[in-house]
Amino acid sequence: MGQKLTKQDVRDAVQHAFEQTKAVTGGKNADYIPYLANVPSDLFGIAVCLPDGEIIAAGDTEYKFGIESVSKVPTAILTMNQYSPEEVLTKIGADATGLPFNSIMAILLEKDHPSTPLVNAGAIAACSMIKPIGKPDAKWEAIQGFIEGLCGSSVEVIDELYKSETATNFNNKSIAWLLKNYSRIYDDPDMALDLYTRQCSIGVTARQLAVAAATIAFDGVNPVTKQTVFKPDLGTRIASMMATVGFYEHTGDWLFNTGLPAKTGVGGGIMGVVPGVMGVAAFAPPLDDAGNSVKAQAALSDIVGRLNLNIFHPRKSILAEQA
Ligand SMILES: NC(=O)CC[C@H](N)C(=O)O
Repeated sequence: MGQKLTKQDVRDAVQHAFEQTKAVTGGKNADYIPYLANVPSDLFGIAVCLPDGEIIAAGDTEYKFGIESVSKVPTAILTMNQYSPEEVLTKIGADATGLPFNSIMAILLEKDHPSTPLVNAGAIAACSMIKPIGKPDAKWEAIQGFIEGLCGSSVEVIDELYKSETATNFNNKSIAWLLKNYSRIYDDPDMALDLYTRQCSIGVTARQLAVAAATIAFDGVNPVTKQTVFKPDLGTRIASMMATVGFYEHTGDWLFNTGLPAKTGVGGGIMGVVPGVMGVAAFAPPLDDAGNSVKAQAALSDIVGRLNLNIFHPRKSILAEQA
């Protein structure tokens, strides 16, 4: 058994990561979505959610930023919850693409399935699967409500971001219709794309992402609201998907260095799951060339290293309260 962490250990690690990495430079805001180019680049926050629902935070953890591709995680869980992991595996898949998140080449190479719900193609396919089929308003309610269940608080679309993204999502339009060509869209393609664009435009805080991550870490039981939001064992399925493709073409490097299943978004957020122990999140807008926040990666990597939370470690830490 590993080290037993106290809450003070976690507080110290969060503070240390904040101080160590706040001066990290490098990367730049996403600018292919005009709204994101204008978000202040120096925003930076870290949040951790513990099993009793306590949130330990440093920096800008109340700022609402675009959830972007981190939203692929809730929708993937929701599809598995509405159908089954096996059906999602058959209809979408769970493989890494090794290619950028918006790759059309990945679809052409693997036309038998869109690879994984955690890249654009699979996420648009997942939005098409959400029930009730053919009913966009009810599908949206299901998606938004599920994200709120994971976060334990309400979320809303950032209207300006949604408009900005809708006006520029030509590549994603091609993806939706290419999937239709391969019979891998399970509802109207334009509707599925609009739901996907809307979910990416939801505003979240680092605190909310930490709670969502913790809800996954505790296999569907939200540590803040104590509510069960998804069926047992889906936590293991989604954590393995996050580990496989969470940083797109940099996923192997990330997992090799940290051993933390996590998912990034071009809004600058990252949410990471330490199964059975805690949820972690960080936010800072400047991104590397694969669309992953540079500073948020540095911060989470520092915390995981300092607290010994690599999931592959035979003596991974646990919390003292859990012992
Ligand atoms: N990696 C991301 O966060 C990409 C999300 C963005 N909405 C897109 O489709 O391009």
